[in-house]
Amino acid sequence: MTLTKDSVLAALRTVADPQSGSDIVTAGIARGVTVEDGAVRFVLEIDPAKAESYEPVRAAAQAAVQALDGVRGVSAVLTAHSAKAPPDLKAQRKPEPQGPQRVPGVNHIIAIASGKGGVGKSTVSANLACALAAQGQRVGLLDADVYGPSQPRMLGVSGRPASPDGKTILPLRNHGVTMMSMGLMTNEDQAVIWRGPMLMGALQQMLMQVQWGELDVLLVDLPPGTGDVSMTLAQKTVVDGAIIVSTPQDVALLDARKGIDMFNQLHVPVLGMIENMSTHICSQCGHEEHVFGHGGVAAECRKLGVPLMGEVPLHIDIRTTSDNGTPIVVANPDAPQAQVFHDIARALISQGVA
Ligand SMILES: Nc1ncnc2c1ncn2[C@@H]1O[C@H](COP(=O)(O)OP(=O)(O)OP(=O)(O)O)[C@@H](O)[C@H]1O
Repeated sequence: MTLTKDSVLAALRTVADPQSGSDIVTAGIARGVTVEDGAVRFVLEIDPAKAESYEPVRAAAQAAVQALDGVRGVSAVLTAHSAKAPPDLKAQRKPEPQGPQRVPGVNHIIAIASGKGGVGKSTVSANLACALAAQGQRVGLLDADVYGPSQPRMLGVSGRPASPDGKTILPLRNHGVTMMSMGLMTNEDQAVIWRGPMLMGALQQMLMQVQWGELDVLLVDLPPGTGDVSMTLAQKTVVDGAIIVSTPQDVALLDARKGIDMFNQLHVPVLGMIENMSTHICSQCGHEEHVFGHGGVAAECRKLGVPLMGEVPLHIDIRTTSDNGTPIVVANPDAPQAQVFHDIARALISQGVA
């Protein structure tokens, strides 16, 4: 039979451990067996106080191995076992940060959400960002809507963000607002199918790797609904408050309610709701009309116990200015349609959340 570690272990199993009554391999005393060109080495790990009584065991173990075919020499040594557990030599993973983290340099994060698409969440975000900047705040705007990124167009910025060091991303800037859009990381007109984990990774990258600089507030324009992006934002990042944008129709309000529920569950304070497309003001005669109804959001706010932050009229100037890359708050700051955004910005600053 050729000499192997197994044949040595088999020989060692014929030697009894006087302490436990089992053999010295099973008792965990015989350790560190090596076999090299007929030279066998092993140790018997024992309590140093019992060294004397184990000497015959060591001699028996040595003889048992010596008797094997092919053995040229045996080194059997008694060593003191350690009371401490052996060190864990497995590479230690850095502990994952627990709970939501703050974005370095960013004092506040406000999520802007809507239950339903197309209610004007991006228009509200862009105007609010510009209004906060006009009132002296250092403002960032993260467009987290990968499927329909609209902030580059609304803030009139184009081009792809640069990454001079290959690690961090330089954001774009216009109207006093530092802006980054997840949509800018994909090719324009390219259909994107993002899986949940990709979205979460991209959002974290946008928050942590974009050089936002020192900001008083970062607004996050979320995709509509209560999907992965909203959940990830609230779970991974400290969000100081959420604003829900809704039109006054029942169907939009139904979805807005789901958004509020989600933020409540995620322990993000709901700062309030904004009614968009509240009243239509005719640009010709100034006549007011309630195209989508009026007061639905105010009633909902009362029901849910959240503040109504403002009612933004449906006005063609709000659309054309955003489409042209200069939101109404910048294009015509004194227009009545711009006032509501200034009022909301002022309220956010005085509440200490922006
Ligand atoms: N108060 C308003 N008055 C006039 N037009 C508006 C108003 N609010 C939004 N719009 C227009 O409605 C359209 C949809 O608005 P916006 O893109 O802001 O919605 P959204 O909720 O962000 O949509 P999405 O779900 O696609 O992200 C845009 O063309 C915008 O200019």
